[in-house]
Amino acid sequence: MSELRKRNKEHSRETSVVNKIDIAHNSPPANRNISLRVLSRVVVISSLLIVVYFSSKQENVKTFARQTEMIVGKGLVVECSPDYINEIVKFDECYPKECKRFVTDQVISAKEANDLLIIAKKGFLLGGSDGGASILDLHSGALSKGKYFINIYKMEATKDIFTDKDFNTLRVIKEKIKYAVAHHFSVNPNKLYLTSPTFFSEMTSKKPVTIHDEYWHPHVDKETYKSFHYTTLLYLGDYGIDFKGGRFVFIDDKLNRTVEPRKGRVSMFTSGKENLHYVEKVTSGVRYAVTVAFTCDKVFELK
Ligand SMILES: O=C(O)CCC(=O)C(=O)O
Ligand SMILES: [Fe+2]
Repeated sequence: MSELRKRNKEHSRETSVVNKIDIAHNSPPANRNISLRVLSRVVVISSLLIVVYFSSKQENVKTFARQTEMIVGKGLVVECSPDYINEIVKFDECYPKECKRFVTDQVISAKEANDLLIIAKKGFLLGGSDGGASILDLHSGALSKGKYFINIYKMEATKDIFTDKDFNTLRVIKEKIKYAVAHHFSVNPNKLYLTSPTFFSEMTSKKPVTIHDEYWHPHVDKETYKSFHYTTLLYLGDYGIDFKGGRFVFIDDKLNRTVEPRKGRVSMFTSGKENLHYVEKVTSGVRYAVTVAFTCDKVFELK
């Protein structure tokens, strides 16, 4: 009897397991349809969110000057920041008609850019930062080397490395850029003075070692370099060909605008808060450029 009860009990345990399995397999089709519908909705909504996220990110960046385009002249007027206006108002005939950015591929020829590139490379061979950004200032002689700066004019071996022709090339190019700034901002070229620092830059994807290597931080030139009123950049290489990454980015309220470096391209802009910017990290190759700055204050003129 007890044997029979035990067998019955076992049988009932087995049956209950089988029943559970049956329930799972035979759940009503309506229930299964609901869970499938919920799952498919989750998949659709998440994909939509991903698409919206990425497209909104892309929409926030607009190419202002493409490397593949030959730009005769392209400008964008921006509202001058009060700081900038309050300062520049003291300087008669150097006050910009409008604050803006302007890009042109017609001021400096490819030959001139190549001549400058040879000068830059010759200079950087004497030094170079341990990190990803080096500068060479041929006015002061400052050159990045390791974690520091050296003065190339104080080194016996390197004193004569640059020829009169090199300095002449540099002078002609700076004059051309100065006249272009005067023309596009409607100011008197005789009231516009080259200022310091005016320098070659070399940027790579190397890991930064000192703060000077971190070229990708957003900044306002007027705050970084007090004497600047007009910043110009002359690019000596091509984005996407000589290097990847390294686009110049203007940060605006709703939209960032990029300038893709192109050999011989000159980008000029008023140096106040209206032109907050940064350079994207270079991801491969080497990016060469020249920063040529102008001031309205004769005290800061670079002779
Ligand atoms: O090289 C560039 O494109 C920009 C460099 C820069 O922002 C600067 O020199 O202040
Ligand atoms: Fe800058």
